Amino acid sequence: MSTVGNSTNIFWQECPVGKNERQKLLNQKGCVVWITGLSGSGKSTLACSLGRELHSKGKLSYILDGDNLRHGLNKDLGFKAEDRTENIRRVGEVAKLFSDAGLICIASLISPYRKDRDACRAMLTDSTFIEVFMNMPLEVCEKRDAKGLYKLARAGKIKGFTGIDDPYEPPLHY
Ligand SMILES: Nc1ncnc2c1ncn2[C@@H]1O[C@H](COP(=O)(O)OS(=O)(=O)O)[C@@H](OP(=O)(O)O)[C@H]1O
Ligand SMILES: Nc1ncnc2c1ncn2[C@@H]1O[C@H](COP(=O)(O)OP(=O)(O)O)[C@@H](O)[C@H]1O
Repeated sequence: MSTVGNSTNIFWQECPVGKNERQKLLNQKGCVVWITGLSGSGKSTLACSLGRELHSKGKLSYILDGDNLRHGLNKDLGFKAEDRTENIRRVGEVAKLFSDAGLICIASLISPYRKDRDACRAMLTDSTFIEVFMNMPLEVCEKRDAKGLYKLARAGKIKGFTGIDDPYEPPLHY
């Protein structure tokens, strides 16, 4: 019996079919590919290409895209630091479940804080966590401005936009 967060008197339920059996069934290893970078750096484009490539090779993958998840699971969250941290924590937990299911989980989120990405890596002890940094200069992302958000941020119409008036912490080693 244990206490986890606000959950008291809880038990871990073991299930008869485990990760190894699922991986054998799928003939692949579950893992998480975590793509981080500024808005417009190409995260979604890379996630989609990778997903398509894996699919064509008969590998089951699933994309967790920040923008998309904010339409459902994370629609209660905004962009202040605590909300971004909670966003990344939740997606890390979902990615962990997908990885445990045997899937190649591709997460593409700005995930601007190093400590939040590190917390996800630490969460995924028994699976592979591959961090991919889209090392694209702000000027390039801003020039692309596919969604027109940089223009709005520069005009002060969006506050706390990553790279403009909100931080992005690149990985320390890349
Ligand atoms: N203030 C602010 N800062 C950054 N991005 C913003 C903001 N407001 C809205 N958007 C849009 O939200 C998308 C990023 O969502 P994420 O969940 O990936 O962000 S985070 O990881 O919690 O920082 C991001 O999508 P991408 O352009 O695909 O990165 C934007 O479309
Ligand atoms: N390697 C690339 N070279 C040139 N343009 C790219 C590249 N990757 C993505 N783009 C373009 O940049 C814009 C932003 O890409 P996107 O994948 O939506 O970024 P993000 O998900 O990081 O916001 C899109 O218009 C996309 O077509």
